[in-house]
Amino acid sequence: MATVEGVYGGKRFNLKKYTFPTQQIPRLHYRDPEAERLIESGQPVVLTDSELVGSAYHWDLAYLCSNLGSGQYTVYSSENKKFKYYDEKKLPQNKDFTPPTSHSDMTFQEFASKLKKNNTSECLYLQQPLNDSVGKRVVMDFTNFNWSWANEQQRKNRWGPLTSNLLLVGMEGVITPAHYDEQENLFAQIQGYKRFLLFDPSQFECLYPYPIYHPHDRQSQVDFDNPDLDKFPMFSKLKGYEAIVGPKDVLYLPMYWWHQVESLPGYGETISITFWYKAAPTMKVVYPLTAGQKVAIMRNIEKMIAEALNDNTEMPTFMRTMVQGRYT
Ligand SMILES: CC[C@@H](CC(=O)C(=O)O)C(=O)O
Ligand SMILES: [Zn+2]
Repeated sequence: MATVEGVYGGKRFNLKKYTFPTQQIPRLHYRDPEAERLIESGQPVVLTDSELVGSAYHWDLAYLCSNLGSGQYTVYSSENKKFKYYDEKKLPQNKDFTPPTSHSDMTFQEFASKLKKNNTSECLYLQQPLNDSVGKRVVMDFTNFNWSWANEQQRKNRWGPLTSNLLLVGMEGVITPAHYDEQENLFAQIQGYKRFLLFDPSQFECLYPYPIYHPHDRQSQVDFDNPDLDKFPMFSKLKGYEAIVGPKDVLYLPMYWWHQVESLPGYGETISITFWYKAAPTMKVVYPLTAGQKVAIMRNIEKMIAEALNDNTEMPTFMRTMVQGRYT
């Protein structure tokens, strides 16, 4: 594996080298006016000193074992470190789809003891929305997040409601492959280091997402470690950004921005919390449309055509007929 050295936040990292160029995104104090401007304009930025999850900086496996109670947590398992999300609701219409990961529910204590047994060949990734079923000390920590700043960002940027805080506890080396989300995200890192590869929504044509009715909707079809340039030729034109977030960092990850996330090996398990917000309503359409707005339009058209045809096997021919020789 070819590696490249990177310096982020004053720390040196040995990183996997990919075939596409990347440049670092800004790393700014959360009160820096430039940071506010980047968030307002839907540009990613790593924010320092926000204390967004300052009341959780002491979270580690031991503390969470003692304070997350005996509730059940969703733990994903993968044989190859990759955890490509799939939508279970789309499985019935994709009978020949084989999920790349499995998941089971277990207590946090069971999960932590599996992590400690480092002989396990399977890679594990706990991904669980935080709710009030957790222990009272964790609820207290949650209550003491820097909600005044988060709420201020939500208000100033006219984001919709906070939809979920996902607790992520991953083995070192786990990778969430490239995808985009349809929500605004304040991504808070508590323990360990995560490398984000980020791509502007305008790179849609280089990343070839699965069809909208596929369980891997919103995920890239391209294997970053072994890209098939015959099938995905525009991948060779991909240009990206990157950032490494460490403890206490917060990454503002704008809606529709593609991202691949890796828990860097050598720094132990990672603990993160996401703050996902629904999109800001479009008050007035301003031209030219943004790349994100064009993705939203493409998705709506794909959905409408799939519903009208009422038979996904007809989609490829229909879509090709619509553009082949006419818009190509
Ligand atoms: C959901 C898992 C992923 C984060 C991410 O994709 C997001 O917050 O949108 C990661 O950290 O591995
Ligand atoms: Zn994501």
